[in-house]
Amino acid sequence: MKILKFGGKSLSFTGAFDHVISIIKNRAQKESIAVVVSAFGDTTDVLEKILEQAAKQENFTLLFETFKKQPQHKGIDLTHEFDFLQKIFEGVHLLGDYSLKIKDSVLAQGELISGKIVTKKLQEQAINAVFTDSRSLIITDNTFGNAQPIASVSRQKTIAHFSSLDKGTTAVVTGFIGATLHNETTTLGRNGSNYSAALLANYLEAEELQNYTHVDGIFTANPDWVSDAQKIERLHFNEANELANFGASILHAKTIVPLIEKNIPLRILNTFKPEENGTLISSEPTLSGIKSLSVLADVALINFEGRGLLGKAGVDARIFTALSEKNISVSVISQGSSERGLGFIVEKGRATEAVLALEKEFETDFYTRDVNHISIDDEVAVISIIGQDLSTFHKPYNALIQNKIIPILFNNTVTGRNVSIVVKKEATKKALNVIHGQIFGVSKKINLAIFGHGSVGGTLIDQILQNTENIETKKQLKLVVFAIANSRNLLLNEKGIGQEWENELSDNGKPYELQDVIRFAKEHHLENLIAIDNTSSAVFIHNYFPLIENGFDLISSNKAANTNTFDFYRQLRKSLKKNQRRYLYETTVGAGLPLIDTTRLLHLSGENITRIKGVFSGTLSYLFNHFSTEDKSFSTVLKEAIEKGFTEPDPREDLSGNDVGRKLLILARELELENEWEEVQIENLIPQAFQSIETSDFLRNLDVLDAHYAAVKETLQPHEVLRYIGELSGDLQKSKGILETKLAVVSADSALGQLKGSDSLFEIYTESYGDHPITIQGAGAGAKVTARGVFGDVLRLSEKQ
Ligand SMILES: NC(=O)C1=CN([C@@H]2O[C@H](COP(=O)(O)OP(=O)(O)OC[C@H]3O[C@@H](n4cnc5c(N)ncnc54)[C@H](OP(=O)(O)O)[C@@H]3O)[C@@H](O)[C@H]2O)C=CC1
Ligand SMILES: N[C@@H](CC=O)C(=O)O
Repeated sequence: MKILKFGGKSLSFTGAFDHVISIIKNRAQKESIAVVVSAFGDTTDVLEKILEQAAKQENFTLLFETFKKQPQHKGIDLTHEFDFLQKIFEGVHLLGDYSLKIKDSVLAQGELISGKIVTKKLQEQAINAVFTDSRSLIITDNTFGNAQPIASVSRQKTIAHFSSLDKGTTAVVTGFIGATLHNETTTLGRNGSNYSAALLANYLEAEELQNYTHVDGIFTANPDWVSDAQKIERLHFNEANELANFGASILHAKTIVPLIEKNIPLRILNTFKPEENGTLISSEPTLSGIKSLSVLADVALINFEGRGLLGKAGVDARIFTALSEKNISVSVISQGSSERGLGFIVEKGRATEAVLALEKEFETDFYTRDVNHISIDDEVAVISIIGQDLSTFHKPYNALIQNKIIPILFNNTVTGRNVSIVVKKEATKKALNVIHGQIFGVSKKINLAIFGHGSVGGTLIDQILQNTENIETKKQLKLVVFAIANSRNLLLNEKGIGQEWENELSDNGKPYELQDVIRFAKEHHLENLIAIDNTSSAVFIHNYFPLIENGFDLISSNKAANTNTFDFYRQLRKSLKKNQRRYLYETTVGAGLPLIDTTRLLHLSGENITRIKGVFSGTLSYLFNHFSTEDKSFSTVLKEAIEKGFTEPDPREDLSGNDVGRKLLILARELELENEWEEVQIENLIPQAFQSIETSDFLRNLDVLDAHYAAVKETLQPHEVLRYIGELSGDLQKSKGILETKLAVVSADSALGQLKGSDSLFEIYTESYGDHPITIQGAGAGAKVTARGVFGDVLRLSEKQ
């Protein structure tokens, strides 16, 4: 025989009832089954509410009449139940009070009504169904509200009842309720219907207990909180037990015990997808490893501090005795070796009672100041990682720290496999997603906020969106662009902004402040945050600090942060270190070329870099490569460079030499030199008269540069070309180097003279490499290569997140 149990949610509306009937009918025609039913929908709550109203001597009639007229009740003779309830409510109204015994009698009507309806509907379908009031089967003690079954009597009565049924009869048994030896109605407490079903399975030695619920089975985490959660096919009883103890609402420890005792598998099924296999819980061994994450949300952390208790014996015993006298159960405990403090988790609703009990127990210790503090923090939740042992716990733990979620305490089971972490309630969803992503190897979500969507930023967004699937398949990284902003408007979407981002931003973008982005990330519990600065703004860089403080790693193509004052540079590093954030900016020197990484690694590995020299600017490379050898005016070539996207948003940054100066300063600071911007000696290529006019005027009148550069070109000898060069030299072991940019005449045969297109060329001279510098050469500017470089930084950070 199999026991089929249907929960209240499976019976919550008329259509659902019909669904349940069709499942039972189908099964009853094929095999021997018994059915256990809960009260449907919120019946139990409604009955309790009417009882409360009556006890407060308020008018309960309206609510009761509404209850009676529920559509499910139609066509069923419930006169007995309604009359009974009416009498009790009137009595309670008169007395203004009720006992637990009365409450049990009232609540029991929910299951009785449900059982009657299911039986009648089955009979209407020509199924030989008999209504079975479980008060005649499950005999309990008289702990009303949480009665304990008397196994020997209940087993004997249950077996006798089922033996008396004709073959082919389907018993529809009320869950949740029992009766004392004196025939008083009792209820079995939380999860009572599941318990009834498990008891029945045990007494009748059923083949399987099938629990029809409103979910597909047990998941690796609550799918409402973790969208990537996966259904678990099989669980061992022990794992299910841990899950039940730590918050899985469809399981309850006491319902598993009768099944373990008789080795009866439990299958969790979805009433609305009866063809699926659900989750099977049995004694069969399952693959080892982490199975699931569960959450206890309705809890409080009690913090007991007693400085004077150091080394005193029996303190823990006193704490737990005081709690057990109040029947308060403790789930997670953490104690320091000094015994000065003890933190533990209790049910939220019992926290105050727990503190009062402890204050009473330790009253004299308060006077002697041996105990100084007992406090409650009820803004916490417990996340349990079922199947986790300490050998790999560093992975989820590090992921939490990386996401600025600092566990308040954690503990593990010594023999079993379960680690529980107490976190701030507000961080629960984010913590669950972080741990889940880390443990279950499903794609790790990386949430990107992109500031600036011009040539580089816009190209980057397109590159990311075009490669999202590919990266997810190859790297198990799910890149989600949740924010795109320019200097005026912001577009947000926690699920990820798509290919239509430009239209969406112009249609739906809203004026914003940085805090809006930070708040949004918090409100949506977004993990693994990266902010990308693709602006050229010297103002935006001040946003780096709040971003860092709020858990964002940083990437920039913007050179402003690293070329601000050395004090700013140092403060930024300090903040990064303090908040354990990373900052990558590979494209700020040489666009997509690996300049920063190479220089940093050489320096870190102790290689003495003596000089860095080269053509640092893609724009100026293009300009002089073409101008030196082609019969074109300076302004014509300059316009080509602008059109090709090599120049800075303000091309005067290139022509002034500032852009090269910035790159030199960034590299110098990688070598731990403390130069300031003012110390960079820069040759400005813009004639004095045009240096301070409006950008637009300048761009309209580029040809004013032609005469000057034509004259410069005239002075060149055959085989000579112009190159704009940057050089970092001096004693680079000291705190400051010599940083210089200048327009130079070089031989067309030299390495610099042979440069083509917009190629940059960097020569890194070191002690070990002597006169043969490490040379890095390639496209030094352009939106595509730069965006690709920024993308590289995104992947570098994501893999380490
Ligand atoms: N082009 C290249 O080869 C390389 C460029 N870079 C760097 O890349 C960065 C971007 O260059 P590029 O794409 O050409 O520049 P663009 O001018 O094309 O785009 C800049 C973007 O930044 C936005 N922006 C400006 N100020 C702010 C602000 N305060 N807050 C938010 N957004 C802002 C602009 O928005 P709005 O329209 O509202 O002003 C615009 O979307 C620059 O720092 C540049 O130095 C680095 C290496 C190579
Ligand atoms: N304008 C810059 C772009 C890269 O930093 C250049 O031309 O090199």
